[in-house]
Amino acid sequence: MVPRKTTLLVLYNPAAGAGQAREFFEHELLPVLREHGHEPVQIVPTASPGHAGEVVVKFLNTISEQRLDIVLGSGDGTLHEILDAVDHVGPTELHGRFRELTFALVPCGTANALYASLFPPTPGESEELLASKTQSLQSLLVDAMTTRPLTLARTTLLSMSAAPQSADARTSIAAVVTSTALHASILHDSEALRATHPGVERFKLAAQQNITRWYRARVRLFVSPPAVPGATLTPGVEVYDPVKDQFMLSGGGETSLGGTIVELDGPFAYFLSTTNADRLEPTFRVVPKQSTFPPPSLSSPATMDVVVVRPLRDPSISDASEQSRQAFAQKCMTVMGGAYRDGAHIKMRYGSNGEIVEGQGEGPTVVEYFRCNGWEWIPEEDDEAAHLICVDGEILQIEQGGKALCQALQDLGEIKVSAYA
Ligand SMILES: Nc1ncnc2c1ncn2[C@@H]1O[C@H](COP(=O)(O)OP(=O)(O)OP(=O)(O)O)[C@@H](O)[C@H]1O
Repeated sequence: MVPRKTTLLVLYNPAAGAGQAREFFEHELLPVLREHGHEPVQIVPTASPGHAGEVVVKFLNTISEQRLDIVLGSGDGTLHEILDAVDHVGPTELHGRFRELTFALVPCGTANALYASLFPPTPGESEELLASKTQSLQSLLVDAMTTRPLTLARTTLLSMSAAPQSADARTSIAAVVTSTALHASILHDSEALRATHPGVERFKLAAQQNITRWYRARVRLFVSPPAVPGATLTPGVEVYDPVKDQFMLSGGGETSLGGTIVELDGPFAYFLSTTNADRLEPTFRVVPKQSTFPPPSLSSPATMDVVVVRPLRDPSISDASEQSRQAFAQKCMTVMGGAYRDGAHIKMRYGSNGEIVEGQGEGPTVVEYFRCNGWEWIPEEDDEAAHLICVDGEILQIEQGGKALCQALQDLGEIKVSAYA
């Protein structure tokens, strides 16, 4: 097959991960591109936070083509900055013609969750650095038809009175993960450890600092119309049943003209949603059904997978005392350990004394695993830590009395986003 040639922009973040992107691009990646006859119209090392988004928006304003390919050397955070910047400008201002943004991802960050999800590590895989980092790029170079549409998630921070559509509501776009609770606290605290711990171990250190914390909030999971004609209809809020090994319509859901809603009361230990990604690090497969039972590529409305841990489901926990939180921390560690064992946590249940059993028994599942179109997180006013939201590594703060709304989307306005896969 003849590779399609499109306008090509190369961007890399020299500060991502262990700071090796510049050397890798200059000495290894750019020569490969040129050998294949691709001459990028611009090669930009990012100079500061936010720069990647500015470069892309400025560039889109100068081209008349409908589509752009970006070779992106970074982690998930820089991809997020670009998508967020494009979303804030909107398709009309981008000539109104621009339609398609496709990324060849080169993993130069810390976690590289999206890359690791698209190209999961397999035992015995090539140890060769160039080969392991250029799988998405190879797809651009060799057979540019293999792209995967990316589902996005837009988070809107709402004040007590504001409507979601209000022009001044703060929004942020994720291609990978939107979270609250433990995961948001980890990302918040781990940034301070970046200089001393450039690898994923800083996430483990930050997890230890926060593992006993519970977060007081209410959640509404929802699926809302309208449906796109011809798409696979998303039936309602679904919950994963480990016995049947499939998603079932959630029994607790209310159906109304506005769609279905499932309400969850706190406290929460863990609350995280992903699109596109089944893992947050190469071996931390926390949302495994994103790959073993992926949503249809055109489902309407778009869906995200949501993983929740609520301590009061544990039959041995009846209050939020220090002792209960210490005891539950061990179980949280067991859940996280299950995610590192290829996603084993989604089959864990409580025995009658609160012990965690795997793949048997009839007790409540330790993890609640949902598939839905979006969620609202409404923190209790006096719980400061419950006001943090993580959007692909960016930390947002819900204002007092406010809430966060997160919804999965097929595109940004009319701009389709995809990755070479
Ligand atoms: N020249 C620069 N100097 C300092 N920071 C930069 C520069 N360019 C970009 N950044 C910032 O670097 C941050 C980290 O980038 P990125 O998320 O891509 O890598 P990472 O955090 O190491 O990986 P991951 O998100 O996969 O864990 C981004 O928030 C971005 O704003």
